Amino acid sequence: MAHYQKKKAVILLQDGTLFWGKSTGLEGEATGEVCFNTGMTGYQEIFTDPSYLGQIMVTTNAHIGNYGVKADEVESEGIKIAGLVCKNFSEYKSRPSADGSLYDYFDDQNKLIISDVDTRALVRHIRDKGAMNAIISTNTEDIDKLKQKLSEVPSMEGLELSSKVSTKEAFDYGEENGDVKIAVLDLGVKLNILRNFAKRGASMRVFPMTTSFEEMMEWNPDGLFVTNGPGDPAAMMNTVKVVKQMIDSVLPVFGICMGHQLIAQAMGLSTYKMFNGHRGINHPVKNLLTGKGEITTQNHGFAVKMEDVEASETVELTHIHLNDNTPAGIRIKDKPVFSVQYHPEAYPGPHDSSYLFDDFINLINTHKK
Ligand SMILES: NC(=O)CC[C@H](N)C(=O)O
Repeated sequence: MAHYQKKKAVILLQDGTLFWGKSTGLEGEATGEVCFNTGMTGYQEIFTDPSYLGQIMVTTNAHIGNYGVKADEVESEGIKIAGLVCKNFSEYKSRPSADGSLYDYFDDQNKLIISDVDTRALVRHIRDKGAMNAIISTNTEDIDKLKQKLSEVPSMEGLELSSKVSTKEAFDYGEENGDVKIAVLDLGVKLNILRNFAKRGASMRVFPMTTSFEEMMEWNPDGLFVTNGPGDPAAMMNTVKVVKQMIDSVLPVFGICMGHQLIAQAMGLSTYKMFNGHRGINHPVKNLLTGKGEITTQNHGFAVKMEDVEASETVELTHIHLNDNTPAGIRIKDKPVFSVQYHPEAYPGPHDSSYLFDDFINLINTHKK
């Protein structure tokens, strides 16, 4: 028990509520919007998902850390969450194939974990009161100072964060001379999306978010993809303009999560901040085109306005979230363009929705003929 000091730690919420916990041995402070993920597995993939940039993650699974970390179970090159709040933290790993412990992983990247928090009560509180900012700290003496620091944290609403995680240089991924060429507009891509296209024989070029439409087209792609990403989609007007050009090209376009929200915006629909986002691996969605249900992975705090989808003459609702009837997927009526609010790459999560990658590749192939 070298690190496990069991000193006090705290999470202070924007509405003034305090939840006490224990230090895991890692010391410090972290601020951001507090959110919870109900997935029972896949913590490393969640912590490295760029869409979580700047968020304090509360895990509802009772045990975190017990299976350690593995170099290839990542969605980006490092931890993207601002900090972690959990119930039982294990600094020891019990998986023969693990490369290291979660403790060392966080320690090396200078990130904070606090444990022994009543995460059920905390999640119920956030669920009742809605999304809000929080500060976690192992310096628990001066709560007023924490309140002061918390008051300076910007609201997630209106925040553009993709520029912090988008690639700085374009890079190639997948097959060298694949059957189809997909240009990826990177707003903070999860690697498993690229792995899914690669598995289907695609060549990709991943472009920084500041790339112009013309620059992407110079590569001569067969299809265009808009990625997931952190922050408020309403704060990305420049990117929406590029996405509009992508839609207006004759090429097939696919968008996931942030990509979906930006495609909707480019079609004149608006997005809004949800009272509570969807974050987990068991969210029920109905595919309205086939009538089939899908259990999906989700991670979003914003959504496209349902009234706008219903009122649109050009956009058609293709998928609906069955818990709260929010739009889960759309397509453009007279164009080869579609998008989903959830995560078919499902890392972690069930693979019910992986057909969407096949659909996109098929759409590209049909279009090429
Ligand atoms: N995973 C994502 O792409 C998230 C999109 C956006 N940041 C949201 O929270 O809704």
